[in-house]
Amino acid sequence: MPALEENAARILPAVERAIAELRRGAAVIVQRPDGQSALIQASETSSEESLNELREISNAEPCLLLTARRAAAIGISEAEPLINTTEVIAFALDGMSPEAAAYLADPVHDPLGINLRHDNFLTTEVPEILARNAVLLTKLACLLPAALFVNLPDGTDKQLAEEHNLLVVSADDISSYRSTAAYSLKKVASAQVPLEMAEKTTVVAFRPKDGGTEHLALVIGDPDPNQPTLIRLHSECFTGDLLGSLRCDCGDQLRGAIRLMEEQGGGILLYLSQEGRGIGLMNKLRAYELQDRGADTSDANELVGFDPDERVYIPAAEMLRQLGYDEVRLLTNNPEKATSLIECGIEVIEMVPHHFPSNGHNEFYLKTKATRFGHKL
Ligand SMILES: Nc1nc2c(ncn2[C@@H]2O[C@H](COP(=O)(O)OP(=O)(O)OP(=O)(O)O)[C@@H](O)[C@H]2O)c(=O)[nH]1
Ligand SMILES: [Zn+2]
Repeated sequence: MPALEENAARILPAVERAIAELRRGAAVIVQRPDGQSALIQASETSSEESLNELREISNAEPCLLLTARRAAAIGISEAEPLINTTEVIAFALDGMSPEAAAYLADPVHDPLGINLRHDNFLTTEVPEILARNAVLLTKLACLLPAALFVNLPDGTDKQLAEEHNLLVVSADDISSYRSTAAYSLKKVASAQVPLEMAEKTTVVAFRPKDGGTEHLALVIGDPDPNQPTLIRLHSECFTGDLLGSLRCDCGDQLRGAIRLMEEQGGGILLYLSQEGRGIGLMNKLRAYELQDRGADTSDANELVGFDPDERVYIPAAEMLRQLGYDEVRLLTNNPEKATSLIECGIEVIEMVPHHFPSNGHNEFYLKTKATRFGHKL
């Protein structure tokens, strides 16, 4: 079996299982080849009971890991001297109620009522790679990006896992999950789906060979793979694409792209499963609550604890390669999409603007895309 396939067969099921464990509120062990390991739980799905279980299993006091973005949002700046990693910050939970700990991670509640004592900042080092990947696993699970974390004594993970029937996942596997999933995408189905706006449309479905996120390609009309092809990378937006939400411009852009491709004789629209700029629908709705209180779309993501844009375009490049289109005219206002495709080896001949007038509700959103994300007007 080639190395990539062999790795994917190990990495994808292992990380998928760990995601399922976190989503159901269970603890998992994250480990490294050098013997370091930690017991973790997702903050969002933890409860007083599961927190106590974590204490009992490890015989230690867990800490709470937040992203630096979330820590900054609750008033702890990255310059804080006791902050021990660049991307993830640890707090001691000692003496804090489970509700208070949950509020620190949950942006929809007001954290101002919680008094962080000086000794809530950890003075001991948290192993950075374990901590970073613990939080990454909560992101991959589309939960709030925060984890309860207990550092385990080196070499104790196997025994603990056996005694308590805990899943063990490698930190390296978590960090390579997204790219491994992208490179192991395979075509699983291809069917003609005549659309109102483009009767000759084929929907091609891709899935990583060993499970994981599925993405779709819409082949519209007769695109010529020997000419630079009109391509749209469209990130999933349940509210805009399906419900016709006026908060964003996604519905207009989706239908506008299909119409334009039909008019120009053909094109490929990739429908990418990365809802809410990669934070998932539940977290996007949380970000909307914060926008209703005055934050813009970029700051709202940060208040939830994410980067303003968490998307990756390796799956898009991989699908284009497999479909045979590696020279593209990219329908977008977002320079980041072009840069990312170029980094993945796709030649972007041209960025074709894709603007729609404001609908009366999304004016500030469109303005923010230009001012905060550098979208071309
Ligand atoms: N987190 C978050 N995501 C949003 C918000 N509004 C829209 N989205 C998501 O943003 C994505 C829309 O991205 P696209 O239209 O593909 O890309 P873009 O960055 O706007 O760039 P263009 O190619 O110029 O359209 C979808 O995944 C939406 O769900 C918001 O307020 N918060
Ligand atoms: Zn949208």
